[in-house]
Amino acid sequence: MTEDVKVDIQDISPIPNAPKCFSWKNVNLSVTVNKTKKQLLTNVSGEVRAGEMIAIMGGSGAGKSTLLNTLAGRIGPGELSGDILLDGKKRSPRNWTLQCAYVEQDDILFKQLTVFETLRYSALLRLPRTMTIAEKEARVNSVISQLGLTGCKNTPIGDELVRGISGGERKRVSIGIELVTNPHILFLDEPTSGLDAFNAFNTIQSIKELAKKENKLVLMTIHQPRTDILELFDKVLLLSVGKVMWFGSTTDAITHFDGLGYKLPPKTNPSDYFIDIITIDQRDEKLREESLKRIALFQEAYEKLVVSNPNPSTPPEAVETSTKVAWPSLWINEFFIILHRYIINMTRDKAVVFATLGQACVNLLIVSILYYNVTNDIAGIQNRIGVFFFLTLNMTFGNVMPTVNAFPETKKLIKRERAAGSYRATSAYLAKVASTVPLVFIVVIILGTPLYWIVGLYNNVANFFTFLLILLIQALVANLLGLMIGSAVPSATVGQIVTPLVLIVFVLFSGLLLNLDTAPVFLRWIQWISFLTYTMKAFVQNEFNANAVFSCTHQPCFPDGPSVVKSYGFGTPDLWGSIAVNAGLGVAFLILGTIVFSYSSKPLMRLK
Ligand SMILES: Nc1ncnc2c1ncn2[C@@H]1O[C@H](COP(=O)(O)OP(=O)(O)OP(=O)(O)O)[C@@H](O)[C@H]1O
Repeated sequence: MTEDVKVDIQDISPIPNAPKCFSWKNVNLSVTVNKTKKQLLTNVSGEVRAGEMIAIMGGSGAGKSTLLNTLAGRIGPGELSGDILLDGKKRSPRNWTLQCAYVEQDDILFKQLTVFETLRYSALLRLPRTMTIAEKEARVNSVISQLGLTGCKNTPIGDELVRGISGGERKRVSIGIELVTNPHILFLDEPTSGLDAFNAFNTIQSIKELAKKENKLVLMTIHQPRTDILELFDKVLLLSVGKVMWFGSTTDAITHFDGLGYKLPPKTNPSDYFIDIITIDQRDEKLREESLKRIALFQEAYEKLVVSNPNPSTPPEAVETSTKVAWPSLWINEFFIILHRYIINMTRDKAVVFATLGQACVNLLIVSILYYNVTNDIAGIQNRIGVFFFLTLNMTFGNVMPTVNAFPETKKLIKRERAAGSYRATSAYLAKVASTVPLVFIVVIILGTPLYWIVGLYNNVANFFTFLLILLIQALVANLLGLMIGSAVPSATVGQIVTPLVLIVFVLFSGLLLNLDTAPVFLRWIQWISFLTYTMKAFVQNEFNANAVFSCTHQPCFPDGPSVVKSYGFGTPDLWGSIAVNAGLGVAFLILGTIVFSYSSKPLMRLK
């Protein structure tokens, strides 16, 4: 159906005037490392015109990614000078976000979605709200056919368990995600890395055709491309130690180096040869000296060439007028589209679903064996407290750890989508929070319902539902804490180190392992934010406040439930007070998490 809908690509782009030339002149970038200035780029100049595809090439550490990121505006701190201009004008950040696309080296994709679904979500999130869903799907179909993905349109991206699309197709999907909005300028970081020669050629050829057909400006870093790939580039920019060795066509480069005494040997791939002669040879000191001299010669020769053929472009005065563009979708639409994507991806991930449900069943089995039918004596009191502590710990670690592990990867994906101006941070974060609720709810029901009756907790329906509520809030608060930590840490590895420390402190202050009155005064406040404490208090009060009389065959004697609550110091706040404080802590983690996430997923944007 959607195949019949025609979309004019000019209507898609929020910046209607396609640029004709993107240029950079005398770009210098330095950073300070250990109080020493490190020059990463030196006087780098070049340009790409509409319809052209340009390769930035050089040995490892030559500065290719640094240059690409600098030109795309994706750099962190550092001293940057020079002019980076679009049609001779300085760029406006908002326009730039909407005009250019950046395809990262790593393909971070939702593994359970099909190719079509992946691009469809991108279209739903990024295309203007004035377009209908049918028009957005038509755009997706057109990108799919442009990139030669029709054959795998309904194949899942795939993961370690489910075989999905090939590496080349993954790369094209990553490109397609960016192409749906019809960006005028395309940056690609090593789009052929990890691909075999055939896939590498097909990928670059698709991009080349697109650049030509739609007058796009394409700039990419690439590692020693095969001859047939090299021929697809209109120009190459050869870099060594952050300096330009050559900028122009490959044929002219061969003649240029030949003139300097470095003739391309017969039957040699020019890109291999270029890299060989412009890379610092680290094998020994003598070879290093020789290569440095050679690189200095190339730099000097290229500078002379530039001086003798000055670029007539005039220095910039104007700044591109910033176009006021609304977010592509309403907040609420963003929220539901992102939520839908999470839920679909999660429910199809059978391994995760089964592992989570399986874990709940195993926990139920352990508790059933150890705590079956508790008695109304001192042993029964101890066992009840044991069950509550087990559940509290289980819901905490079982929710926080997996979330902290998985979220930094999701954050990378969100950062990429935010860099393209797709949606707001708040909708992305709240959708992530909401997406965790169904599975948490199911686990609580599966574990909590039979457990309550098997253990033989207080036989009253109201107490049973209160028990489930306490368990659910504990699991949700733990999830919110996990998302907050996941938002703050730069990687899953850091998260794995930090999280147990945070949780252990909370556990210590949960009221069972430490007499809070003897804890150092300056640390006692931790008990007020240890949500585990309130869960324990709520569980214990729900069970014991109205509980039956206990037999007093052992000392200490607890004649009734309330005396148990009192002796453990779990009486204040009262049951509903404890539940309310826990819910309040959840809200606090949610607000803090949203703030932290907004900052940590903020894309870099530094335009000269
Ligand atoms: N922020 C930074 N601080 C310090 N050094 C940096 C920084 N960014 C890049 N570098 C250094 O600049 C040099 C160029 O790095 P870059 O990643 O651009 O190289 P590359 O040509 O893309 O290499 P590769 O092909 O191996 O990815 C490297 O020596 C790198 O360590």
